[in-house]
Amino acid sequence: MADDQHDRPAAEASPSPAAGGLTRRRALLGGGILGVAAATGVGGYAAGKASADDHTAPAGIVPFHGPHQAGIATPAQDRLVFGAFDLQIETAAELRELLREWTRAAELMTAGRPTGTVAGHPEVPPEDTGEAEGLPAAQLTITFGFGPSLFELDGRDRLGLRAKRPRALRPLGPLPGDELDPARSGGDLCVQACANDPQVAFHAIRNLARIARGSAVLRWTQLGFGRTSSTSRSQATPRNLMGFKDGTNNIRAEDTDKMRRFVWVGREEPQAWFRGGSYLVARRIRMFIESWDRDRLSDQEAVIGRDKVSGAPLTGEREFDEVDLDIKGSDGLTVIPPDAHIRLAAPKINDGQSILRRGYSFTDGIDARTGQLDAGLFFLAYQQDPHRQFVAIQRKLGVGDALNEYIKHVGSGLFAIPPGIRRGGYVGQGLFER
Ligand SMILES: C=CC1=C(C)c2cc3[nH]c(cc4nc(cc5[nH]c(cc1n2)c(C)c5CCC(=O)O)C(CCC(=O)O)=C4C)c(C)c3C=C
Ligand SMILES: [Fe+2]
Repeated sequence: MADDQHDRPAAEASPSPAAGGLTRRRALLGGGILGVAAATGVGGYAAGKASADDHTAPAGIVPFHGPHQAGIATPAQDRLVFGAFDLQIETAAELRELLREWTRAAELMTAGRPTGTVAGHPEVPPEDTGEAEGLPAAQLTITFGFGPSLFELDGRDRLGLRAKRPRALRPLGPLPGDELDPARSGGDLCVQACANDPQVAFHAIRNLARIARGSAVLRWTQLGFGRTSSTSRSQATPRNLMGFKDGTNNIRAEDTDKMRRFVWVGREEPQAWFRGGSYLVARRIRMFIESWDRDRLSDQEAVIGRDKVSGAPLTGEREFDEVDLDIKGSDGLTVIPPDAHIRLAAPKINDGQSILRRGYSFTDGIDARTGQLDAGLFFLAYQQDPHRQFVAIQRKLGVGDALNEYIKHVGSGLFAIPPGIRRGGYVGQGLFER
């Protein structure tokens, strides 16, 4: 599977039309989605070149088609709207119809276009809800996923698709420290909409939910602001709500060897239709910000294992200095404490395993019980096998991480992210082919 198509440094955040994005109206004038694609070279990999390196792509548009879905290796945008859906249908044919409709709508929206007429017939509701009219594509990516319950629900082969279930799409199971709210967990389908304009990301989920009416209903949603990871070398490391640089030691899309070993599903997957896909683990992690803010600086740094301002490991001077887990101080103890977050999450003590982190900060008002901020990290991680990777790391963190005093995992989802979509095809198409 070629890795080059979506490993692409789309220009970093250009959130406003003034910054050079193509507006929906201008895209429309440009002759529609096919016209835009033909004129610019944006389009499916089957049709030719469309990649990060394709500088003919209009500013603000991330190509939708490719060997992998966009929104994984794409440089992380600044805003997220995530939706998990429950199905209301009973046959695979109905699911296929929904996925076809969603794909068509996603092709349009990621090209900066509405899903249909905004001002159509006065006697019927508009086809597109309209709030993204005049806004640029804003690097919108729409990434679709399938939950374990799509393939099997309460032991039932609900849609006749059980035999097509990806190998590692088994529930994560209880993990140490979990306090999961079922209302913020699970889902038969998921859609991750990322963009550099929150209204564009919201418009995407809203219109997909509208299109799904009668077939699927939103189970839970999550808004995210301020990416908490870099996924490309073109990006500076952002800070999370604890004030620490987050994403320093993340996998970068440009590291195609690590993407192949840790992110993309390959030949180890018996379900040929799923090769080129990935697995997404989503966790809503509440931060007890008020307690954190009362902790002294040296303790905060010991909890993470890094310097708060520079992001350097406690064993180094600069952000990207190597983390040395063995160096001891004059007291004979390791400089990076035994319970520091970066020690317990390090590949070195996790069988060499890595994950691609792509999370966002969130804040959802006040916790009515305590009067404290309901804020934290909406952790998103892509990987080749969630049990070998996320679960193994989280087992260590859940038991021993010093950070546990300040966080709580309150929501969880696991989704198989199908491979990319060909022009003229639809997401998950291989699921329905023999
Ligand atoms: C199971 C995986 C992980 C969870 C859950 C997780 C939660 C979490 N992390 C931070 C803040 C930081 N994490 C950092 C590094 C880091 N975290 C994980 C995994 C999980 N984090 C990994 C694999 C790594 C990299 C370890 C390494 O190889 O060095 C850092 C340091 C900067 C960086 O490298 O990104 C910070 C800061 C929070 C606040 C949090 C839950 C709320
Ligand atoms: Fe972390």
